Amino acid sequence: MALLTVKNLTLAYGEHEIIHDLSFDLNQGEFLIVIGENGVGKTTLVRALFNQLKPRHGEINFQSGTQLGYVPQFRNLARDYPLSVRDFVALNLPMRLTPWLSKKERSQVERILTQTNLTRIADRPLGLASGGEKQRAYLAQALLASPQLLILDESTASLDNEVKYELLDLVTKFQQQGVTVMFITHDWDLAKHYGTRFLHLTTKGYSTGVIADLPASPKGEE
Ligand SMILES: Nc1ncnc2c1ncn2[C@@H]1O[C@H](COP(=O)(O)OP(=O)(O)OP(=O)(O)O)[C@@H](O)[C@H]1O
Repeated sequence: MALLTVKNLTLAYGEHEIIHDLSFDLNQGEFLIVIGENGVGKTTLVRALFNQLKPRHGEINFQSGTQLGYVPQFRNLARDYPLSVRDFVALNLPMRLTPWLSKKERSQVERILTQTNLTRIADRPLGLASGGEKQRAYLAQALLASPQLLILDESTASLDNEVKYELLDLVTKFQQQGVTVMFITHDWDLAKHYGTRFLHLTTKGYSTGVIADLPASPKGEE
């Protein structure tokens, strides 16, 4: 069943058309890789999904009630960021009624910290955490609101190779529990390892299919 349907979508900034006549479905439980070189419009597509950019033509439709989770790159966070890992994650608790946490909210936060292997460093300022830990904190924060669709926007871009795989192994666990994943990347290796389907954006157009049919990297990378 399609969680997201994109139909004949054209996105543009003024006269500059970035995405032209794009159509694809994202089904529940899939791990969709959105891949393409710098500047092909990956971020522009994400902007449109979050309703920050109006389509020039076409439609974006989510199954009703779909909650989106967003995981940005950790490097957008400064070293002097003072909140603890726990407090940072808790910022995304849905529908807070009071400034303090209820018992239920506290246990929700602890559960997600455990699931993302952050319990040990939960009291540490997030600004001082390692890249991988910061990235897991972003993941935990997004997951706290129980999203149906998790969008990872170049979330592995500044991580060491081993840590990239750790992060995506963790994401796969949540996917196996029913969360649909959209992973924006230009890492062909990771794409082949984790994706179920792909959406390949190029300056000339796009292609989509099962991950085994992902075209080779234009740079010849494996
Ligand atoms: N607000 C804007 N106004 C005009 N042009 C823009 C704007 N934002 C992005 N662009 C242009 O749109 C094109 C697509 O940009 P976008 O950021 O979506 O690409 P991307 O695939 O996400 O690239 P990267 O992998 O480098 O993040 C680029 O040529 C960019 O310069």
